[in-house]
Amino acid sequence: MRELLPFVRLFWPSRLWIFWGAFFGLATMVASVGLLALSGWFLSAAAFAGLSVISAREFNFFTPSAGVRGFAILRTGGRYAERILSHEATFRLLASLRVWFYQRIEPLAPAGLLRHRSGDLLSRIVTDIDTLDGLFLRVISPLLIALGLAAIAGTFLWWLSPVLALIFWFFFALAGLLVPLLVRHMGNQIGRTMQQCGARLRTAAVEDMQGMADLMVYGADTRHRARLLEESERLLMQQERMARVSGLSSALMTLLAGLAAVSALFAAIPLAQQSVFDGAMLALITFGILATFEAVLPIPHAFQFLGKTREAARRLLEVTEVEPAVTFPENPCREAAGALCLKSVSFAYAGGSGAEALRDVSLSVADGAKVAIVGPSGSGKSTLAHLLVRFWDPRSGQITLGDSDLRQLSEEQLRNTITLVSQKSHIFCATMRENLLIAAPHADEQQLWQALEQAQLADFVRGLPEGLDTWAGEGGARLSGGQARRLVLARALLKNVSIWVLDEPTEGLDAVTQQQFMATLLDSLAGQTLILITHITAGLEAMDTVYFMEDGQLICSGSHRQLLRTSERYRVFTNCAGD
Ligand SMILES: Nc1ncnc2c1ncn2[C@@H]1O[C@H](COP(=O)(O)OP(=O)(O)OP(=O)(O)O)[C@@H](O)[C@H]1O
Repeated sequence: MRELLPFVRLFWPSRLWIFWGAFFGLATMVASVGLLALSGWFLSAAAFAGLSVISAREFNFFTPSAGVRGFAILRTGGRYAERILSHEATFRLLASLRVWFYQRIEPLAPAGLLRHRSGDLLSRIVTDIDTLDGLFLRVISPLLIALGLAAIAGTFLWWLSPVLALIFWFFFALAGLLVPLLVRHMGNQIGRTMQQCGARLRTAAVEDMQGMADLMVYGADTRHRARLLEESERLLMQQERMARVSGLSSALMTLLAGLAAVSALFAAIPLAQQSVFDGAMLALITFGILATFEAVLPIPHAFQFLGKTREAARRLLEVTEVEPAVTFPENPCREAAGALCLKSVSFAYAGGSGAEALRDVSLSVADGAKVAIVGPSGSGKSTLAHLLVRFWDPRSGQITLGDSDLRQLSEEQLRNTITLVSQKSHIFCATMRENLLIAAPHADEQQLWQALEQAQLADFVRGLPEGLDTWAGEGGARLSGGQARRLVLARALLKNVSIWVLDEPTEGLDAVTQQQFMATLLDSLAGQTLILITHITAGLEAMDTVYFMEDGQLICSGSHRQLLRTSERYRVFTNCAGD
């Protein structure tokens, strides 16, 4: 149960809603029991009174019938209030759970989330949280209501006769504790497996939907459909097993309610015969006890699914308890300007092959300089870019900005100083305008168009039927690779930073557009620092320094012309790259 503790703490801010929800739930149950018990008593007492003409005349029909109506009204009103309050509590919990989860996973991105598939994360944030929010509605609230009712009904029966109260408590405890523990034992593993099967099914379904086009091209869609069906059948099998446990639990609850009523009746008959109370009270006791069992009915169901709830909690904690790959200082340094330097930086990805993606890399980029980092695929260029924006921190060595270690900057300082347009920058399923406004929510029309001009995308957007309000599609599906790249660049250009790290910005552009693009880019970023990561040689002449990397190491540096003269490896590389 330890896995549920962190979530119980989240319930605290909604405690009043929970309390009042449970209070009205209890009031509804008391009214329900009162209604049935009083009706039973009323019918029996009226029947007894009808046997004698004198008693029939004296019998007070009005007070009990008013009581029956009163209980009926109280039950309806109580149920309404209970539903409103408990649903409000549940929705508040749901919202706080989602916000809590999101706040925990945000600092993990991107490093800490790489090992999770997107469908799996989606499943955790939606289904696991939904499962957990039932903890209050299905477990805590019914337990509180059942305890309250056991105290109220038991005290009333004790007043009639202690033996009746003891019988009631005995069967009520069996139904409220023993059956839940039994079905919890039976349903624990099934619930866990159900949650895992459901998560696997959702993850596979999301992945197959995302890769549907490729699956069809390679004729793998039938195989994948069969895999989905298999997962679905596994889930159905668990659901069927759980349904059997539910059936058993319902049967046991009905049996215990019946046994409680019959036992209490047998104990009450001699008391009625001894005139401890009148005969009509037999109906009140029997119907009343039967009605109280309505309060314990949801408990076995909740305990049966406790395994599922615990598995949901475990799956959420599995993500949130991961330490972020980077943390930001509480007392950041004030200065965030100057030259950007890498001093003997080495780095290896956790969970990767173990080989270092960067080995002992040292370089310096002066304030306002334009440098290029060039090298073959897999040489570590993007890794270097990721370290500059602190997606990861170096394993050894140091990165400094002016006199400060990058690790001394607050997240806000860092994001307002250095920006990265990576190869994997995301285009949101929204309009062009909304995609641009992500970087600068208050940018006006003119600024948006200026950024598009700089990214060489303005003509294209102007030609679209809805201009800036054209839908970009899922992941930019309505754009070509080059257009998508320029859109993310235009977005970055809206952010007023001093250091730009652009990872392959000209990828996907034709040679002429590449040249134009580089010219406009250098123009737009005049006076700002640019670190251009590329394996395309267009525009390298305009760079102050070119760093050439291979296999995670810095091989040589200098101007493009110098390197062409002095480095055979650089020459071979640029020739192969199309120079
Ligand atoms: N998240 C990761 N986990 C493990 N290894 C990784 C990860 N990202 C990159 N690598 C590895 O690190 C090495 C350097 O990759 P990197 O992406 O930095 O190369 P690159 O020079 O940018 O290549 P490209 O030009 O193809 O983008 C590669 O061997 C790659 O397999």
